[in-house]
Amino acid sequence: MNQDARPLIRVVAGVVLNHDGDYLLSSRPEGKPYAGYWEFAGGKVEPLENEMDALKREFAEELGITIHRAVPWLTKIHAYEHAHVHLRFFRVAADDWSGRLQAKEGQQWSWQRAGDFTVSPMLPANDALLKALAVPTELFGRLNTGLRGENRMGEYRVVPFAQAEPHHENVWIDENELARRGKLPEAKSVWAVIDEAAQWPRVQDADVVLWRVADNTAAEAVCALLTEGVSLPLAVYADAALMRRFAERWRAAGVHALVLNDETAPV
Ligand SMILES: Nc1nc2c([nH]c(=O)n2[C@H]2C[C@H](O)[C@@H](COP(=O)(O)OP(=O)(O)OP(=O)(O)O)O2)c(=O)[nH]1
Repeated sequence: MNQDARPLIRVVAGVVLNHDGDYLLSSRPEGKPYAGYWEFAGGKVEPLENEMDALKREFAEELGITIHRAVPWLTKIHAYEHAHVHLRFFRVAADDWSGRLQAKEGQQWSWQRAGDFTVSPMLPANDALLKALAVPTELFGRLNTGLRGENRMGEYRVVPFAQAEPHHENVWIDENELARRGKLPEAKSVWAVIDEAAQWPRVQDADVVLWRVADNTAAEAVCALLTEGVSLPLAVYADAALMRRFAERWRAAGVHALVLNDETAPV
């Protein structure tokens, strides 16, 4: 439970990609708390300002670039010594910004590869986010034999925990099984699999949550949860028909990854 009684300060930050699939990080300028720490560019939302306008303003002020479109991603609450912040991160695709990067506040900036960040120190609230960025945004396969995708480091596989061998880095486990075990399996990243919103609060220490969506009702429930804001990456596992119907809405609402269940695809 969050015990911090200080008012929450609304902050927006942009996770901007380039055409090589790298992420833009910048250092905090002198004079601010945590000066020299690395972060995603952004800042406080002003009174009466909406989040998108705040994001556009901050990027223009700090880096001289124009954000045309951004989709919501993760939301975090973090208690710093200097402030209690409500952070909302947006993802900005390579085609959705323009301009020439300039360090307008004397800060540094750097394009970084997810899974292999070389700048430090990072703002403490961002650790889990950086890990989440190494999770591909598109995967496919079958849960019982494993899922496949790709990130900037190469192939990314998720295998059932029950069949995992020591070299498997990413495993998935059903939420019911997780509850029976009482603790997360040892792995570089653990995907907890759920079927309904009621399970969401029970998987908050997983690295990724994979929602197995079987019908329109569950698909709508995913949209509703995303609209509330999620603090860890949510992936959706669905067949081609559901993907066709809902992929755009899930993306616009802030889904991290779409996982195509290709079980019914012709072999
Ligand atoms: N911009 C940004 N802020 C972050 C990130 N992660 C994180 O914990 N924060 C925190 C640090 C700060 O407490 C707060 C952002 O406030 P800020 O001081 O940078 O905001 P600002 O640019 O509007 O500053 P100012 O005009 O008030 O000086 O959010 C991140 O990735 N990006």
